[in-house]
Amino acid sequence: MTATSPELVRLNGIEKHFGAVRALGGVDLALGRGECLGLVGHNGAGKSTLMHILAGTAVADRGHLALGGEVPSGYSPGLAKKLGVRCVFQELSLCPNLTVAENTRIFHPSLTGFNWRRKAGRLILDKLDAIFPGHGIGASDLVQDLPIGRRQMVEVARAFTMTDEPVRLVILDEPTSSLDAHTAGQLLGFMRRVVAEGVSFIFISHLLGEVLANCDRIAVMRDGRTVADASAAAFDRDKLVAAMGDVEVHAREAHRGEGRARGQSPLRVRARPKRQSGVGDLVAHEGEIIGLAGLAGHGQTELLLAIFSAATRAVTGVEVTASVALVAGDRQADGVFPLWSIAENIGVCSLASLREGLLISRRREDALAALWRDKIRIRTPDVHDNILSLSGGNQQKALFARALGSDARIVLMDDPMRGVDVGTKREVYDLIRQEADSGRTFLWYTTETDELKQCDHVYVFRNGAIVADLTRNELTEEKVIQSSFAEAS
Ligand SMILES: Nc1ncnc2c1ncn2[C@@H]1O[C@H](COP(=O)(O)OP(=O)(O)OP(=O)(O)O)[C@@H](O)[C@H]1O
Repeated sequence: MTATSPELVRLNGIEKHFGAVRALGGVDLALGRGECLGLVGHNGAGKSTLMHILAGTAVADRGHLALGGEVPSGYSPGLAKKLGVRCVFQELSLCPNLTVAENTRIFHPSLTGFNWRRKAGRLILDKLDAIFPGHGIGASDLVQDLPIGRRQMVEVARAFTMTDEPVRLVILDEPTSSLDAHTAGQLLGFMRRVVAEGVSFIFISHLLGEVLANCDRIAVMRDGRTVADASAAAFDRDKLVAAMGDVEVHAREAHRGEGRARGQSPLRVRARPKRQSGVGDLVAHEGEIIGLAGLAGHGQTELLLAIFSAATRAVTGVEVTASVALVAGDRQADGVFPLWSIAENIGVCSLASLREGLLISRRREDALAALWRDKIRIRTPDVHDNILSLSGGNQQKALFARALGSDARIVLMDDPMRGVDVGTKREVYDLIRQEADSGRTFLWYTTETDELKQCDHVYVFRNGAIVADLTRNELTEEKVIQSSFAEAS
C-alpha cells in the first residue's frame, strides 16, 4: 500500500482448502484507496480463490477480511456489492440466452418501470463507449451470439455500471486474456483514469508487461501464499518470474526453417475466408506453424472452425489433407466437458488408441493423462478429479493435452494460451516447435503479438478477410498493427 492512501481492504491469514487441496495457506494482503494492485502467480497459485473470498462468492476456512476498516458480518456477494466491490472473473458470468441489456438489468435490480430495458441498455452502452470506443456491441445483442472477446468487454463494462450502489474496488481476473492488443490498451487506459478518481483495483494477469506498466504495487502468490509484495517499481519481468518460482525456459530463438522456401513439404490446409475477395488463401504445409493475427473477431475463429468442419465433410473453399484436432478458445462454452474428470477430458480425442477390445481402457486413459500432467505440469492431486476442480489456466492446459495427445496431424489453436502462466507458455512453445519438427502442422490464432514470433508464417485478418501475408522474416509488431487497421483490398 502506498504511504498516502488510507486502507480499503485488509485480508489477514486467509486459509482455504478444497478437500485435500490447500488452495490458500494463510494469505495476508492489504490495498489502499485509489491504488492498483497487480496480483501474479503460477497457475493454481490461489489468486482466483483469494478473489472469490474478497467478492463473497467463497468463504475462507480461517482468517479475517476487513473493508474500510470494518469487519463485515454475514459477508456475501450481495453485501460485497453493496459495499462497492465489483468483480470480473475468468469464467464469465453473463447469461448466454439473454441480451446485453437484460444481463445489465440482472445486475441492477433497482432498474424497474416499463422502460427498464431502455434504461439498462443506455447504462451499459454508455460504459462500453467510455471504455471501448468503437466496440460495435448493441444493447439488444444476444450474449450467446457475441464472440468471446466481446462478451468479455460486456462483462468488464457491466462491472463499472452504477445505479444505487457505489464502485470502490474492482477485481479484474485476467480481463485482457481474450482481448486483442488494441482493445486491451483501451481497458488499461480506462483503468488508470478510474484509479486517478480514487477507485481501487486488483488486477490479475499472466501478461507481466501489462502488470508492470499499469499497477502501483505488485503482490506475487506461490502455492497458496504471498511471497513478495512491493511497489511495482521494485520489480522487473525477471524478478517477477523468479518470485513466482517458475523456471524461465527461454524459447529457442533459432527456428528450424528460417528463410526456407515454402511449399517443400506436402500441403495440409488450403482455406479461403468466406469474405475474401481477390487472391488470398491461407496455406499450411506439413511441419509448419502458421499464425492467424489481427484484431479479435475479424474472422480468424470462423476460418479455424471451417477448417475443423472440412476434416469430416465438404466445405466450400477449404481443403484439408489430414486429421484435425482443435484447441477451443472459449473453454467454458466449447472446451471442457464439465461433468467429466480431467483424464476423460484429456482422452476424449484419443479414443481409438485408448480402446482395448470394445471398451475404453481406463488404464490407458490414466496413463495418457498422467503423461500430460507431468509434461505440462497440470496441477492436480488426482487426474480422476472433476475438470472444474482445476484452476482456469490448468483447465486450459488440459485442453492442450487433449489436442497434442491425439494423433491428429493438424492442430488448430484458437487463442489457446488464455490464462496459462509464463513458465508453462515457454514450455508449450518449445513443445509445439518439437511437434512441428516431427511433421505436425499448427494453425495458431493468437491475441498476443509476442506469440506470432513462434510462427513460420503469419496471415493478418481484417473484416473477415486476409489482408496481409507475412513471412517470419518480415514480421514486426508495427506491420501486424498497420495491417489490422488497413482496409481489405
Ligand atoms: N472448486 C474447486 N474444487 C477443488 N479444487 C479447487 C477448486 N477451485 C480451486 N481449486 C484448487 O485451488 C488451487 C488454487 O486455484 P486458483 O483457481 O485459485 O488458482 P489461480 O492462481 O487463480 O490459477 P490460474 O492462474 O490458473 O487462474 C488449485 O490447486 C485448484 O485446483
